[in-house]
Amino acid sequence: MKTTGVILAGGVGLRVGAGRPKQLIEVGGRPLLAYPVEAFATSALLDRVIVVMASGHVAEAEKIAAPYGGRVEVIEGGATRTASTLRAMEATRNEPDDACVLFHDAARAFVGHDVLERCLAALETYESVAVALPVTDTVVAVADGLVRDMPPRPSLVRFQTPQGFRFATLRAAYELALKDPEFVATDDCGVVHRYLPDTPIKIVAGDERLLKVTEPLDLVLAEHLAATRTGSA
Ligand SMILES: Nc1ccn([C@@H]2O[C@H](COP(=O)(O)OP(=O)(O)OP(=O)(O)O)[C@@H](O)[C@H]2O)c(=O)n1
Ligand SMILES: C[C@](O)(CO)[C@H](O)COP(=O)(O)O
Repeated sequence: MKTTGVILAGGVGLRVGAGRPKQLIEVGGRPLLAYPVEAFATSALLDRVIVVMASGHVAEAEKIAAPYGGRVEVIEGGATRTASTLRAMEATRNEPDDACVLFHDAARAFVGHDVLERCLAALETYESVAVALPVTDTVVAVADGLVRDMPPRPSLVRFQTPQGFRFATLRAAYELALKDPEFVATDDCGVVHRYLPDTPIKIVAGDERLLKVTEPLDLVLAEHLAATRTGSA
């Protein structure tokens, strides 16, 4: 099963507010981006690795990828996460429909080989896979400052990444999405779920270490995760 791993690093990190993309902030003595690049580049399960880097910072990503001797391709990202996904899909347009792709947020820097294995095992059977953890808060839908819906907590999970797909499914979902003038998405499984609702999306176990560095406080946790990590495996 040929597999491409895509690290989405096209964001600018407005909420962290470091004045440069958060994936370039030094954590544990290395740029945050170096951690997922190492994990993907050293995974025997991935045939191809692509980093989709924030515009204006491709050279910095290439420097981070350099130790892996051409195994990691760096391309420029788009204005939104979805636009960056589409850039990766364009770069992989010649990959066969039955090949697989894993999309991973660079902001979830401490990705291990174990979660890549779980995703790819699920893709042996399913067309789409999401990594998720249970919610611990009570989550409600609100509108106009009022509670509108309270889904039972045991029915809820929170998505992390990677999210994985057979290319055929991802391409079919995006083809429909791009014809929809109201199309917006915060992740790629959401695109499959919305436009190919009959496609099962398999859930596999996430990991608290897959924290998405989003707010300044997350950098404190990221330092701890960098100091206590046991490698990519
Ligand atoms: N145009 C974009 C925006 C986001 N991402 C990536 O998608 C992941 C999730 O995005 P997020 O954590 O929201 O990052 P930012 O968009 O950088 O954050 P902010 O909204 O605070 O600016 C990140 O790894 C980010 O680099 C991307 O590839 N291209
Ligand atoms: C893909 C994702 O990480 C799943 O939780 C999330 O949707 C990314 O959202 P963001 O707004 O780009 O941070």
